Amino acid sequence: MTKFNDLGLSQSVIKATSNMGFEETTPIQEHTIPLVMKGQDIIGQAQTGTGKTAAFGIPLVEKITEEKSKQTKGLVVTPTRELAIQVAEEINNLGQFKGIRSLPVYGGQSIDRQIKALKKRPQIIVGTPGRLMDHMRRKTIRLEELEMVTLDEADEMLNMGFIEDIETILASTPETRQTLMFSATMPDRIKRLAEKFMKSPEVVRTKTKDLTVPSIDQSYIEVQERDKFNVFCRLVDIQSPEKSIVFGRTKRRVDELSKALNTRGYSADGIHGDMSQAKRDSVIRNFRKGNTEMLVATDVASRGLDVTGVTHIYNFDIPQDTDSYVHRIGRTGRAGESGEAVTMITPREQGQLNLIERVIKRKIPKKPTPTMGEVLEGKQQKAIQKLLSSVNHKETLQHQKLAEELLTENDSISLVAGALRLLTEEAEDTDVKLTEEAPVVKGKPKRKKTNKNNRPGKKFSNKGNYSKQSGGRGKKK
Ligand SMILES: Nc1ncnc2c1ncn2[C@@H]1O[C@H](COP(=O)(O)OP(=O)(O)OP(=O)(O)O)[C@@H](O)[C@H]1O
Ligand SMILES: [Mg+2]
Repeated sequence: MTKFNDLGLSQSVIKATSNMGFEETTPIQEHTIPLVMKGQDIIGQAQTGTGKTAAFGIPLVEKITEEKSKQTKGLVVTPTRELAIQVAEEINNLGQFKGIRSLPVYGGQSIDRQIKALKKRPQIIVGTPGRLMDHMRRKTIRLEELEMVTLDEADEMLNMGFIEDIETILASTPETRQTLMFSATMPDRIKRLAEKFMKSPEVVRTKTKDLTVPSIDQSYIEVQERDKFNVFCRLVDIQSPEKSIVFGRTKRRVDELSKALNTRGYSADGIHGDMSQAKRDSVIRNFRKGNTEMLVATDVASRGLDVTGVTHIYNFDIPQDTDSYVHRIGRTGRAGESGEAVTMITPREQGQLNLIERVIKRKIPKKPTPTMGEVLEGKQQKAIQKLLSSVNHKETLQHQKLAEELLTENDSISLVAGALRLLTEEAEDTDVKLTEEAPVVKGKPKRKKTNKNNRPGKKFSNKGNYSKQSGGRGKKK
């Protein structure tokens, strides 16, 4: 068990970590922080929700000293806007007792506002590639004095076709800079980028064969495309998740699905890249606060997003990209918590499921299609909870006299059964229509769209064994 105290960090950073509720380091933090402090370039791979942000955030804020802090010293690049906001916030928390400020810059937000904020010279900038490029062209971001660059979700930025932007950004920073890359998935393709831009990077990754977090209970349901929505509603009625994320394949799917869920009385909000940033921000805010129970999302929400208390992940549509499965389900089971992930597949998508199983080296068990009988049971359990919590309510005393009178004329079983019936919500059957999505058939090459403008908070039980290995050929460009 390693404490932050054992890593030779300053008191202000240690105070920040304890303020954030961190008691001990996670494995990726324990292994990478000392290396980064020494100046080593790192490719860090660790499961979702295991604290990779602080693994690069802590040494980043630690290395910025007061006299150096007049210029931008640290840059973090993220694939999505929501992630830029979240990472900037975590870095601000980590740097709170050192007076370190990090600024998120991302598309969809007023550039003038960002320019103003940039004039105040934040020591750390967290941005999405497109907007960073924009500021570089306007010379509103200067990277000459940069000391550390981190590519969070590095592989996703390659998937999204941001490679040229990333290369341009890295090429405009001093060669003396330290370069870090982090993700839960590191395909071999990342090596080319590493060879070009990193100095003998050390690869730090979990030895455990699990790509996915063991505390996430995974399963799948086979269903015909036209029955998906009704089967999904039954599943939700049975599981009654507190906070869940429902992933859909396309923006249209997300729009139709969130509308359909609201029609059936669920509290759902959609997020995808064609929505205004103001709307995206408010949807995420409401979901974080718990005002909305379900976030219906495209893969724009699959990477890095850390929302406390997400109990269930539903893949309404199976992901096209196998790594996307790892990241999507990783939105639950974070920081040592448990979670559940259910994927719906149509019969023709069995091959894609098998492919995912091969990638994650784990069998995903099949769940029987939920029945109406189970739905009733689920709703009854909810009704019983409601009734029992009401029994202990002080205002219930006011009703006791009436209850005694009722019991002289009726038998207690009939009365309680009647109360339960009233509390058991009826299954809604309002007809809804969803446009069918084509199945994901294994072997069909799929490319993600590269429309850059579209894309955009304990204790750990999750101890993996870590291995280090030297990688890259140390070529500089
Ligand atoms: N040492 C720690 N102790 C307890 N909680 C921690 C610790 N480090 C990080 N956390 C918390 O764990 C959660 C997950 O961390 P983080 O978002 O950095 O995970 P990640 O590894 O980047 O996951 P992903 O692959 O999904 O991006 C966050 O809420 C973070 O504040
Ligand atoms: Mg992360």
